[in-house]
Amino acid sequence: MAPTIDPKVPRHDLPTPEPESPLRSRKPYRFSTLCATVENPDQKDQYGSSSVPIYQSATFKGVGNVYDYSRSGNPTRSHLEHHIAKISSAEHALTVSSGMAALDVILRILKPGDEIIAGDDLYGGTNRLLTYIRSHGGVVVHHVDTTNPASVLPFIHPTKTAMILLESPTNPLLKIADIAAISKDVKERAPDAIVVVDNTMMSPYLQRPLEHGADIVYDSATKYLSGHHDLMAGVITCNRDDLKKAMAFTINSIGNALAPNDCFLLLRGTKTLALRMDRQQATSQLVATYLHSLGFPTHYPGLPDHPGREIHERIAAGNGAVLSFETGDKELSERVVGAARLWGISVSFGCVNSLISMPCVMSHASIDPKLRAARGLPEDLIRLCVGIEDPVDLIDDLEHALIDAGAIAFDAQQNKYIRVVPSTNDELNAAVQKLGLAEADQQEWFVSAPGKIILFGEHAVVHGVTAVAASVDLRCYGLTTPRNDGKLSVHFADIDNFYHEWDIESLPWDAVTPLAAGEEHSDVLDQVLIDAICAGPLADLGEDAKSAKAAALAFLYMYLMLSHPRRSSFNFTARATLPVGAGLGSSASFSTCAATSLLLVNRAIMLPPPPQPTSAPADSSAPHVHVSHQGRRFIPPTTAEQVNKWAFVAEKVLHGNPSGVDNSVAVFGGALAYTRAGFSLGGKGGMEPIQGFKSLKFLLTNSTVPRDTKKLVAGVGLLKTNEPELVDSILKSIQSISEEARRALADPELSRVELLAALSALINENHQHLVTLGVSHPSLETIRATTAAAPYGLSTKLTGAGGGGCAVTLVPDDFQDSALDSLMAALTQEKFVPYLTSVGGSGMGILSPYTPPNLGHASATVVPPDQVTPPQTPGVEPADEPLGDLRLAFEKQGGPQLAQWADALGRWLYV
Ligand SMILES: Nc1ncnc2c1ncn2[C@@H]1O[C@H](COP(=O)(O)OP(=O)(O)OP(=O)(O)O)[C@@H](O)[C@H]1O
Ligand SMILES: C[C@@](O)(CCO)CC(=O)[O-]
Repeated sequence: MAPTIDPKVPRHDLPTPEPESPLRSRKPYRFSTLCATVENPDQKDQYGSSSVPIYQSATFKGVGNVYDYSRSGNPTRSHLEHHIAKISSAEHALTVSSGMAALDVILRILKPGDEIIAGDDLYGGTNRLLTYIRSHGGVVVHHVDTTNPASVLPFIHPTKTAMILLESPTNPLLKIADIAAISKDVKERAPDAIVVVDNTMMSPYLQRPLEHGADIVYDSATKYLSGHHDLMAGVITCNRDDLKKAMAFTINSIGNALAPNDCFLLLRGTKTLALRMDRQQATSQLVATYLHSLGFPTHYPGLPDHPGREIHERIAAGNGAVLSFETGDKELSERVVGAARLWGISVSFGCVNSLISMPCVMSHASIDPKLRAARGLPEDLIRLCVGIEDPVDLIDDLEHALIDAGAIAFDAQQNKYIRVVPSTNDELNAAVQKLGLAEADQQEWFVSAPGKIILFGEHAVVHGVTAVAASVDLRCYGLTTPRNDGKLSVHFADIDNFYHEWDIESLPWDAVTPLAAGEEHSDVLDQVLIDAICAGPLADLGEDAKSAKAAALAFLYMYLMLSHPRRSSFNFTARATLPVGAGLGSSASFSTCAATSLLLVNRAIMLPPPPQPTSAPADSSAPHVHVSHQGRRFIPPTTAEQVNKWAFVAEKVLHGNPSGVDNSVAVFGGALAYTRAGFSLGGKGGMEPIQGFKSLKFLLTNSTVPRDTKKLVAGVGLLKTNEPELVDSILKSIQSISEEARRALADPELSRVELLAALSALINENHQHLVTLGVSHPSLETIRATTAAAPYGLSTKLTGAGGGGCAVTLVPDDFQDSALDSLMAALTQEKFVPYLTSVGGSGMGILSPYTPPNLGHASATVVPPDQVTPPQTPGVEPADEPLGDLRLAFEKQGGPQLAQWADALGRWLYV
């Protein structure tokens, strides 16, 4: 049964430009040479043009009567069709407007009552068209497992079977059909039946089914033949004149032939087919081997255990550049797809750029889910379509996506990344699944984020100036507790103990434009959604609840965007040790807590699993992740970035026009120089950590004068519009101040005394600029005067948005404790609230759902999933109320003890 044909050598007997030699006969050109040499000896160009001209003409004046109307024939298309026939070893080629148009033309050969036997793992579009002709054309369609030729036999009827439709390898499971064996079986049992092969996955370079008994072959030329995703086209090849005539008649009748411009582009694309394919499939082999070695079920004919590999090797000359793999969990796969950067999320394949997709959600979504399940198409399947990028970059990007999604994790013992299997009973993985995947909305998540001081650059940072900022030791905390009553509630303990709940179904879901997998929130807020929230769930909140309403709007906005379509039912409680609305970034720390909680509940982020403990606690050579698990920096930067993006979205809802500095500090912690992207003054946008800031001592004084950042920022914006020269010169000066401060902080030559003196001078200077911008307040000037007066002589500036709120005073190292006490007393006397703070601490934190590792006892690393939140709440009586223990205890906490209480709950994992 095995054909004697060598798949690597195309057979063709069409005229080709093979040079004649009187001295010795030449071998036929090989494939890539055929691709590159577009020449039809029967259709020589009158000027000898190197590239086939585009005959952009609908009509022809009948010269030679070859062409009259481009629907029926066009010289550019003739060149293309000759070329396609040549590289496909075919007598005839026809080109139409898409791959589906090609199938449509082929299916029109059928008559009502005819029967088709088709594969059961077909492209969704093929399936859709077959369903259509079944219901509208009276054609009977049998879907069978074509990977087993024997399963085709019972369906072959000597007269009724009119067509067999095969794909090999199939898309997306890469199943192999023995085209040669099935063609032979069909010809023996139903001689009139036509064997049709969709060859798109292979292209004529790797597989030429006409050589194996097929009657008609079609390709979506949108894929490999053109190679650049810049056109749609379909090609049909065959050897039989009668079939060609019938299909040419259809094309002429319905008018779906390929347009001249697209013919030109396709012709150009085919020249590099072999070159592209060689690179793409070499990289595919590397990617498939990488995934396979991690333990993911991977589908690629180049893998040693791929079913049907020998058949494929016999029929085809390569394995192509599409592969797929399973993670074991649909949401996990969605996160992998969403986390990829270089791999573009897109349907289709065959392009020079690499693509990633989930067939069940994208290309095969048109197949009924039950049918998908019946046909064994895993919902978690990820398809990779490999392009020509550098394989190292592609694998690196994929690895990052797998790590970010939690599909692989570093194993300290093996010193390598290993797959996290969501569905095994392994104790560790079961806990991870419970926490991060399966029931994330059924557990409590406790999170926190710090406030900040801006030492230099507030307001100016909105307009592109670099700000110097650091986290403070005051934080906002957020707790989600599951509800099972279809309701969503928020409790803002710091804002008049505000509590509100909504029926989830009553929320304005219709106004939500869901983000596609991996799509990021746009730079601008969705005003339709904001209006719908204000007119719906928040309509009954008046001006007196302005602050809570703003926070609820930010929360609901993210909930609706992130919970579509999960619609989890839970309560979110927020409370802070930070003064709300005092310029210390309370809104950003609230936004960060809300964003983190919502991402966790919606499984859009998950914690990496805890690594296996190494043998000794003092193992200084333990890798980073292991050390992280000992307490602190455990949350990967990519997860932090994701949180930061959503915290910025919430800040936009609360603020109008935030620069992003506050949420960046709330998420990343430490001290940093932050420049807003897309604005010019601070050079290119981004953030850089600043060393040396942490050692500084600051006094924060809350004027207790309420103010609204949104209004203050808008006020500066207005001033900039009205007095651009004044504001621009202030912005330039503040930029120099920030730069000077960074230089001073990084200068090893500068003595401590000199550094503090330099910073003090810059503080005064920056404050004066803020006065000119109109954002100071008499209370702030009083605080400045009090701290500057003898005997203190300290430098103070407003921090944050100003207009009241807080002032920050730099306290030199040698400043006497007694002087500090008396200064604080003096400020308190004036009804201000002074507070000594340390800066540069941790950013966003999540209370670890893992038990502290009992090193040396691997089995003790994971708590039973039902104990992931602390079993005992220090200092709080066990609750009788229906609220969870933790929520009750949290809501009872007040003021300064909150931080201590939260710390004592367990291990916090930080960015
Ligand atoms: N703990 C909290 N609970 C609920 N909402 C909060 C909380 N903290 C802040 N917010 C929201 O943020 C708003 C305060 O934001 P605003 O930007 O005016 O102050 P800030 O962030 O402290 O100041 P700055 O932006 O100058 O640092 C509040 O009105 C409320 O809507
Ligand atoms: C006033 C401002 O510069 C800081 C608020 O803390 C606003 C911002 O940067 O978003």
